[in-house]
Amino acid sequence: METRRGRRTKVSTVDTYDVVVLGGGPTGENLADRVRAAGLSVVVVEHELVGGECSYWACMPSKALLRPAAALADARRVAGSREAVTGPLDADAVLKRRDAFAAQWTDDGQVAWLDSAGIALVRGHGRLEGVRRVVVQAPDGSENVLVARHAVAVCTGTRAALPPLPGIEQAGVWTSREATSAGEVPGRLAVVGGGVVAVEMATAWAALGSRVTLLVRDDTLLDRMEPFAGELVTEALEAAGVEVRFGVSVGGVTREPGGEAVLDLGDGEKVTADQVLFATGRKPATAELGLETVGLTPGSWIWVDDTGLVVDVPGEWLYAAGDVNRRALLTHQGKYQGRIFGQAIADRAAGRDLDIEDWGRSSATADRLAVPQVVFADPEAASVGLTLADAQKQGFRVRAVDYEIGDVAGAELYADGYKGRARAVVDLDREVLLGVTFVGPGVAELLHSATVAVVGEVPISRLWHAVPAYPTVSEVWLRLLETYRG
Ligand SMILES: Cc1cc2nc3c(=O)[nH]c(=O)nc-3n(C[C@H](O)[C@H](O)[C@H](O)COP(=O)(O)OP(=O)(O)OC[C@H]3O[C@@H](n4cnc5c(N)ncnc54)[C@H](O)[C@@H]3O)c2cc1C
Ligand SMILES: NC(=O)c1ccc[n+]([C@@H]2O[C@H](COP(=O)([O-])OP(=O)(O)OC[C@H]3O[C@@H](n4cnc5c(N)ncnc54)[C@H](O)[C@@H]3O)[C@@H](O)[C@H]2O)c1
Repeated sequence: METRRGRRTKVSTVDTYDVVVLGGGPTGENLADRVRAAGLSVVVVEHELVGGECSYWACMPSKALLRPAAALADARRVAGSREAVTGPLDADAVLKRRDAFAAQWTDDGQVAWLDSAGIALVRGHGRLEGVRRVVVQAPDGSENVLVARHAVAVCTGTRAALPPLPGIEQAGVWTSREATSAGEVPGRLAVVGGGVVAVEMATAWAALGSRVTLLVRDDTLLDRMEPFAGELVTEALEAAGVEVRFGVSVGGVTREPGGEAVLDLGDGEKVTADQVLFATGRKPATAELGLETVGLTPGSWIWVDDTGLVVDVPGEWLYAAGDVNRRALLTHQGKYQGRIFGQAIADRAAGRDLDIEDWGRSSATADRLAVPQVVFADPEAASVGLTLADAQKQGFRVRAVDYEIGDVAGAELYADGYKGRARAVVDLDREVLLGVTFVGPGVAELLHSATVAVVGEVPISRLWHAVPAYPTVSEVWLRLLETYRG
């Protein structure tokens, strides 16, 4: 057999499973779990750590860095506990706790879970070799073939996308991987980008003691959320000592060996820092996946229908789930697709009719209509469904209802001078909610109430009977409804 490097390698084994899953991140794990639960045999191919980006270099370590900052900020927001806080975060202790949440970058626990669920694991780099056939190159260079009776599911995720700037390859810049796993707090950190990674990592490292400069190409942060999310987060970052600069374009980066990094902003202007994080988005991990053997383009996103089937490949055998299909780059959405597409695979394998109506058993609908997301900045920004601008663009007749969360009794108790805002986007024709956004301390845990309202298309007339407990921050629901009804 011809390998990627052109050498001839002996194929030692050919194994057949009902389903072959490429990539053992949260998406691959959940999809494998669903098809196994449906009685199919399944193997996961993983070339790094089972658990994927989320467990080791994304969600878990980043939230472990952020949580102590939020706990400290919450204590400081309340007279009485504020006086008890006598110093800054203990950075070493925070990093140690983060290391534990990243399981010290070992995957024994997740491998044990695969085992307990009856899911086979093959370690190595997998790539497609035509229809229902996957070649796995093991770490020792040997190659094995996996044949799928029913389906191959590509769940290979994404990698950080760096802009093609002069000097960037040589300057030893951080991507999200280094930003979430670094063992030391940089004195000065420059962060390029205005999305979620940039905001969260600026928040975390500033709280840990770095002097952070945030270099944003556009004129706002978090531009996929309601505008007030970016505004309130910008205000708070600046209050925390972060220098936020909008409308700046980084033209290049240099670093002398062992020295500081210098970012070129044009017109002779430079920013110097000890580390530079490029938080400039993601690219699909599909470059070395054998996509060309099934008629797709290596390195491209893989487009799928609502059942997860790759649209450009005939035969109903190739699926793609999670980040790699670009529907919603979030762990919970990847897991959701794993559940839904796993059901679709099982239904097709059993010759059952698929339930592909919106919100049907084998139709990923929330990806399009109700994606929840929390940005764990301080304040937290949490949203689900459509923003006002998106709803208008999609032609809905809508009204946005806003309320200052700080005016709710529960919020006054939660923090002295609580600052935050909520918005509900109401579909005026059906009187249901299309989207909800909360920005403020502690709002992350409010979000699922909004997700249930949006997914359930609960009429305003019925929400009126959903009584929030007094005195909780959730009373903002009542205030939004009262504001809407007038
Ligand atoms: C800094 C950061 C913070 C984040 N925080 C959050 C958060 O708080 N909440 C949230 O919901 N989302 C968060 N995300 C997004 C989240 O990490 C992704 O949406 C999620 O990891 C996608 O899961 P996945 O399984 O699709 O892909 P991945 O997690 O990328 O997993 C893909 C797996 O496939 C393996 N693989 C790839 N190619 C091959 C191959 N050819 N052969 C074998 N194995 C292969 C990889 O090694 C990896 O294990 C964050 C992202 C970043 C960068
Ligand atoms: N808490 C969470 O849910 C969470 C946390 C982190 C990441 N994520 C997910 O991970 C994904 C990746 O996040 P991200 O922040 O890397 O991507 P993003 O797409 O959200 O943001 C990228 C940012 O980089 C900017 N940018 C792109 N190219 C640039 C360039 N050449 N120069 C300057 N700026 C440039 C963009 O304008 C944007 O502000 C997101 O889809 C996000 O949903 C989620």
